[in-house]
Amino acid sequence: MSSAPRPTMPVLDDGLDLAVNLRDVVKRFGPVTALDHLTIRVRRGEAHGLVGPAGSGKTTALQILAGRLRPDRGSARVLATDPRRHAVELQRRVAYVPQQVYRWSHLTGAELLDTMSFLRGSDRTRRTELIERFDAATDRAGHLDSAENRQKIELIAALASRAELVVLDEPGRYLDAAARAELTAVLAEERGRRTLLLTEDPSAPAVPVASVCGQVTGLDAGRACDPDRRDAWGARGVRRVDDPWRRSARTF
Ligand SMILES: Nc1ncnc2c1ncn2[C@@H]1O[C@H](COP(=O)(O)OP(=O)(O)OP(=O)(O)O)[C@@H](O)[C@H]1O
Repeated sequence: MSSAPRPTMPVLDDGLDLAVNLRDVVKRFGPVTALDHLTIRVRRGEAHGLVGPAGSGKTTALQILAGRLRPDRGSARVLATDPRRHAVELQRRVAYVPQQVYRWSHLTGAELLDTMSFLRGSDRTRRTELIERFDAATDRAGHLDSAENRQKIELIAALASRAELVVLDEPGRYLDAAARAELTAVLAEERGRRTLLLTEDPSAPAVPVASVCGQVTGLDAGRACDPDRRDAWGARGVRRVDDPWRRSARTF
């Protein structure tokens, strides 16, 4: 008598081809509820923006996806795997650039790019092109470098990599206006080539996610909300774009 192999993990993506699947996630830090039943679904190949003010939970959501934090409730799947259980495999498949980068600060920019390329693979031509476009210096050790140049190096490592999913936490926060405009153009080129997940704080220097992403989720006190709800973020609000991808499926 033969029996079919049993799946080892529950299938949680409802048959959709999801690159990111945060489902009903709650995360508390002592008395603070950073994420309050948050659900975010990103299909493979989609560019998705997460927009909200400081403290709304953007970084916490990304840290859960990066396998660095465990949700108190709910589940997280990245490329259909558990980001904590498969953290090593996902290092190769996911390029995650946190807001502040201090990785291997004894390495020069060029050495860091080589190391990341060894781990994740990279397109050498794209790397050279991005160094030029971002006007990045590659000869300084990270600990002697500016926050801006460190962010450029990490962005180049991510965007020249062969990662299937690129996750950028407030990219552009430390960049000057020219580099931010260049990054916005590069991300627009990336759209459709692989999955992108970006965050934006509308009150800080930022890549406007609405101009790059087909889908935008608003975050307010750890809950998903309409990204166009201006009262959540004050006068500046979030720019609306007329985009069929965005109209077709909302995440809240
Ligand atoms: N390790 C931690 N310990 C205690 N509280 C935390 C921790 N990490 C985050 N928080 C709190 O959780 C809430 C969400 O923080 P989070 O950093 O995720 O927000 P954010 O939207 O990314 O804001 P920012 O852009 O300022 O980083 C905030 O109230 C924050 O103070």
